[in-house]
Amino acid sequence: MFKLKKYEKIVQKVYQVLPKYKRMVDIELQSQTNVFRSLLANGQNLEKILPDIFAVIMEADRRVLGLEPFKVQVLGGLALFFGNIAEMKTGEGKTLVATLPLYARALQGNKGNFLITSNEYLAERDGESMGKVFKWLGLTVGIGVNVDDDKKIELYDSDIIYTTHSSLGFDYLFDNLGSDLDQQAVKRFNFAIIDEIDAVLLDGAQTSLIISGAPKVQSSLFEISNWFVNSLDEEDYELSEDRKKVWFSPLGIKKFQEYFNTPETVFSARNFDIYRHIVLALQANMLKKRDQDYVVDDGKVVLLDEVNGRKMNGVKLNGGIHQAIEAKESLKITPESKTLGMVSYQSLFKKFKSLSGMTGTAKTDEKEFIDTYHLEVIEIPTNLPLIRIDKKDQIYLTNQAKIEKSLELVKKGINEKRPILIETGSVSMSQLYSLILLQNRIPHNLLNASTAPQEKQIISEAGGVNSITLATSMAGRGTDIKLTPEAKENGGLLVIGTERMTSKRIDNQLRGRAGRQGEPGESQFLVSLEDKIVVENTSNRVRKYHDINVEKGEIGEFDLYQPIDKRIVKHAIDSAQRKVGNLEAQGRERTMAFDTILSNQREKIYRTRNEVLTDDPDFIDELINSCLNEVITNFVDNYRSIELHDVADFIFNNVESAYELADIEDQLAGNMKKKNIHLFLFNVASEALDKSLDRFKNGLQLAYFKKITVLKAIDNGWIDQLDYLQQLKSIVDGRSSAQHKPINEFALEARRSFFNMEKEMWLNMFRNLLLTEIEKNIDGSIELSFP
Ligand SMILES: Nc1ncnc2c1ncn2[C@@H]1O[C@H](COP(=O)(O)OP(=O)(O)OP(=O)(O)O)[C@@H](O)[C@H]1O
Repeated sequence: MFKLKKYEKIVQKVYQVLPKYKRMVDIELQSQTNVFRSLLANGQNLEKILPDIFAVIMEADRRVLGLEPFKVQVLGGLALFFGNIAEMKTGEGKTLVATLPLYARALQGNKGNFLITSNEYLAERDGESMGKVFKWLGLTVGIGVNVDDDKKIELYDSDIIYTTHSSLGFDYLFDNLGSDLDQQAVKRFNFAIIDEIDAVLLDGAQTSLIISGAPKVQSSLFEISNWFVNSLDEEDYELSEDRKKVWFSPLGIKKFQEYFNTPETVFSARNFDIYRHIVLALQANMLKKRDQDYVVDDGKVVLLDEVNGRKMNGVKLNGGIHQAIEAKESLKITPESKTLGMVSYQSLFKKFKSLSGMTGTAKTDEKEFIDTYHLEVIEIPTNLPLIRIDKKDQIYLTNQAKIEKSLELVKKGINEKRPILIETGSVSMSQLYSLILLQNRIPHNLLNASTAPQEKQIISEAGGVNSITLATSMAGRGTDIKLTPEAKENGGLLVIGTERMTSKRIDNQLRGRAGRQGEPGESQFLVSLEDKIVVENTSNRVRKYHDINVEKGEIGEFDLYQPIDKRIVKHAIDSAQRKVGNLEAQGRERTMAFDTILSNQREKIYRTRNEVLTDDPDFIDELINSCLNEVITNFVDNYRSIELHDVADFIFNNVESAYELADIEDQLAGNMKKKNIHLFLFNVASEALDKSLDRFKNGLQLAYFKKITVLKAIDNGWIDQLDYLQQLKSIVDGRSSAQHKPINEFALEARRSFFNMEKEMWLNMFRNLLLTEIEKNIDGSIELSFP
C-alpha cells in the first residue's frame, strides 16, 4: 500500500510535465534521449528525472504507435521500474506498459536491459512492435530468438533486448564454455522485466537448462541393473504419492547388498556407480511408461511431450535415464553424454541487479515470489471496469455429457453471432474436439503445437462474428484477440473451457482472452469427474460417487446431463487442481535447493575462468605458481612417511621421465623430511616448467599456451564435477525419509567433491604445463598435445 502511494505521487508529477513534451515537435522530443543521457552521465539521479523520462516515452508511444498509456499503465510502469511484480488484469496492455521502465533503465547506458517472454511468438511480436518506439527515440533494440551465432555479440550489445527465458539461458551457458572473452555475448544482467512472470518462474521452472556434449565411457551396468530391478518385489521399493519418485525400501537395499556382495553402505564411493545405475533402472521401470512417456520407434526411444503428447524426436533425457529406458526395452544402449553446463531459471534470474515482472495472475502465489525472488506483487487497478461475465463451472459426471453440453453452448454462441474460443487441455483433446465439431458441421480454426506457424493468422481472424477458434492453452498467454465492432455488439468473445487446467492461474489466463480493455465477454468452464486431472488426483470417495451414479444413470435414476451442484464434488475438483499446484511448487523448491548449492560452485568456477580469459599475465603467473605449490603440498601431505620411490614415481608421472633415481637420492642426501622433499620437488618442477615454457620463443604463443593449459584443467575438472553432481542429484532426490534428508546429503557430498575437484584441477594444470608436447608446423603455428 505504501509503495502504491509513492508511485501514485510520481504519476501525478508525470502528468504535470507531460504537456511540456506534448508541445515539442518530433525532432525536439527525440533529442530528449540525449538530454537525459548527458544529465545522468553528469551525476543526475535517475529517480529525480523519472517523471520527465516517463512523459517523453508516453508521448513517443502516442506518436509512433497511436497508443497513449493510460494512468493505470503509468502506475504499472512504475511498479516495474522499482523492481516489483505488477499484477495487471489480462488485456490491460502490459506490452505497452513495459516500454516506460525499459526506456528509463536503458538511458543509463549500462546495457543488459531485457524484456523476457515465455515464448518466441511473443518476443518477436512485442520486440517488433514496441521496438519502433525505442528506435524512434534513438535506442537500439535486439530480438533474441533464432539469432545466428555470429550476430549474438551485436544482439546483446543493444540497449534493450526482447527475448525468451530459454534463449537467454542457453546463450549464457554457451558463453561460459568458450575460451575467448571477446566471444562472450551475455555480459550484463542489469534490468529484466519478465512478461507472464508466473508462467516463466512457476509453470516452467521445475527443470533446469542443460547443455550436454562429449560422450562418456560406455557402461555395461545398465543391463545388469535392469535385470536386478526386474527381480525385485513390491516391498523392495516405495513410490511417492504422485508416483513421480521412487526409492528403495530397507528390504530393497538389503537385496542390493546381497546381490552385489557389498556389505558397505550403498552410498559409499565404491558403490556409487552401481547404485546410480540401479536407481536409474528402478526409475525407468517404475516411473516411465511406454506409450505415455515414450514410444519405441524403429529401435529407438522417442520421448513424448507431457503437455501436448507430441513426439520429441532427437530429445534425450539426461543423467543416464534415457539409457536405462533403452535397457528396459532391450534396445541398443546409446552413448551417454556428459553435462557441460547447467543452470536453473531461478539462478539465472537472480543474476539480475534489478528484476521485475508482470502478469494478470500473480497474487495467488505471492508468497513464493517473495520467498524465492524477493519480489512483491503490486495490484494495479483496471483502466475500465471489468464487465466480463465469468459463469460458475458446470460439473458433469461423464466426459460424454460434458462434451455434448459444451457443444450446445457453442451452438448457442453461433446463434448469437459471437466469436467463440474453445480451450482444451492437450493436443490430443483439441484434435478429438475438432473431429466432433466437424461431425456437427461446425467450421473452425484449430490452434495447437502443430498449427503454431499459422498462429498469427488464426488469432487475427478470431475476433470476428461466428469465428470459432479451438485451441490448447497455447492461446492462453498474451494472445490478443481483437473484436470487430459487430462482435462487440453481440456480447463479445465467448470463452469455453472444456476442462480445468493444471492451475487456477492458467484457467484465469484463458478466461482473460475475453473482456479485455473493458469490452464485453463471457467465460464458462465445463468439467467432468472423468477429466484427467480429476481422475489422477481425487479421493476414493469421489471415485465411488462417480461409479455409483454412472450405474444409476444407465438405468435412468440419475440425470447425467444435469450439472452437479454438490459441494463435495466442487470441492474435490478444486482440491485436485490445488494438489497438482502444490506438487509442482514442491518440485520447484527442490530444484531451487539443489541449484543453490550448485550455483555457488558454478559462480566460483566461472569467475576464475573469466579472470583467466582476461589475459592478465600477472594473474596467470600467480596461478601457475600456486599450482606448483598446491600440487606438491598435496603430494607430500598424502603420506605419513615418504619413501624414495614415492618421490621418484611422482616425478616420473608428473614432471619428467628421464630423471634418475640415483640423482634424486643424491640431491635429497638422506634427508626425507617433508619440508626437504617439498623444497626439492619445487625446484625440480620449477626447472622443468622453465624448460617447458622456454620452448616458446614467441610471446604471444607463450601466453596462449599458459592460458589454454590452465583453462583446460579448469574445464575438465568442472565438467566432471557437474556431471557427478547431476548424477548424485538423481539418486539422492529419490529417497526422502526421516533418516535421510536428500538436500543435506547432497550439500555435504557436493562440498566434498568440489574440494577433490580442486585438487584434481591443480594436478591436471601441473601436468598440462610440464608434460604437454609441442609440434611446430612449417607456417610457424603450433600444435599442442596434452598429456
Ligand atoms: N493505452 C492504450 N490505448 C489503447 N489501446 C491500448 C492501450 N494499451 C493497450 N491497448 C490495447 O489493448 C490490447 C491488449 O494489450 P496487451 O495484449 O498488451 O494486453 P496484456 O495486458 O498483455 O494482456 P495478457 O495478460 O492477455 O497478455 C491490445 O490490443 C493493445 O493494443
